Amino acid sequence: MTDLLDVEDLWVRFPTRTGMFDAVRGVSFRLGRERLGIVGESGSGKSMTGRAILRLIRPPGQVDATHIKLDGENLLDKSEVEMRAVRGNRISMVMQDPKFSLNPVMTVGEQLIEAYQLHARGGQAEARKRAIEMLEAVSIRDAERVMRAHPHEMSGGMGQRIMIAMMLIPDPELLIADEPTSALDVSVQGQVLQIMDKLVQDRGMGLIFISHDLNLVAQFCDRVLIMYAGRVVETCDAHKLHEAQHPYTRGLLNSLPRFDAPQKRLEVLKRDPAWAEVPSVGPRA
Ligand SMILES: Nc1ncnc2c1ncn2[C@@H]1O[C@H](COP(=O)(O)OP(=O)(O)OP(=O)(O)O)[C@@H](O)[C@H]1O
Repeated sequence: MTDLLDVEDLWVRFPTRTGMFDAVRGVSFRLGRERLGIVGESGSGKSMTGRAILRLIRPPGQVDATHIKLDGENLLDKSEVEMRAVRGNRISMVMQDPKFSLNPVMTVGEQLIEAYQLHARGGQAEARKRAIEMLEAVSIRDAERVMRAHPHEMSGGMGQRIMIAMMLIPDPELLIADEPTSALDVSVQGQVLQIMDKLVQDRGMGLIFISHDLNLVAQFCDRVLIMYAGRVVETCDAHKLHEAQHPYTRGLLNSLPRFDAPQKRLEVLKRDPAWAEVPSVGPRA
């Protein structure tokens, strides 16, 4: 069976005053209709990996890979026009803060309807129906009222649900969620995760969940890919994360608070550039 996504030897580079900076260094992984977490500290290359898949790295940034295949089709062979049809249609991306993605001067309804009409031929009534369905799918009860509201009238959690609704309108095969809940408080975070989880189950969608929160990824994903300094240093099943072998992953785990075995002091994560050179642990994701 063809993988939903197959990324082979992905590099993302930026020219800097001191030479080329490799933000992503030879990342390879495959994804089925499952939830794959990408975890790592700030600057480890998680977001650049997500953006590179959608070919959203702007020049002078450069993307190289043997291939980035979606359902067997190499996205690197596509023209910019063809890529526009992939973005938002077959692959959607939810970003950290909905404030930057929603248009402040349009109502939520207008934006959802516009999103639908960009991807489907249906008329106004059909678009409106679909917009309300999507708001309901992300557990917004008073969808009619929300349709008439502007983004600034929404709380962070509502804004993020609306973003997810908008991303789901075209029924994508793959959703890339980049820190989708990190701007939300913990209880709202849980609700948004549950909604995404249900959507993955109900629609058979693939999900790439990017986060710096190891606990969250371990609970929410099927498999985890751990990045350090632009490389995948370890891949494992989420429920086996506590058995992780790589020194960086072990360091991350040991610097987390534990309720079962409280420690007097949390370990401070010491970083070692050589970790990125330690061969990756675990099966190829
Ligand atoms: N335009 C650019 N020029 C040079 N370096 C860049 C550029 N954009 C990103 N980088 C660098 O690429 C590296 C990877 O960035 P990326 O955003 O993927 O990290 P991340 O793991 O997602 O971190 P965060 O959790 O903070 O978003 C970082 O060190 C960043 O400084």
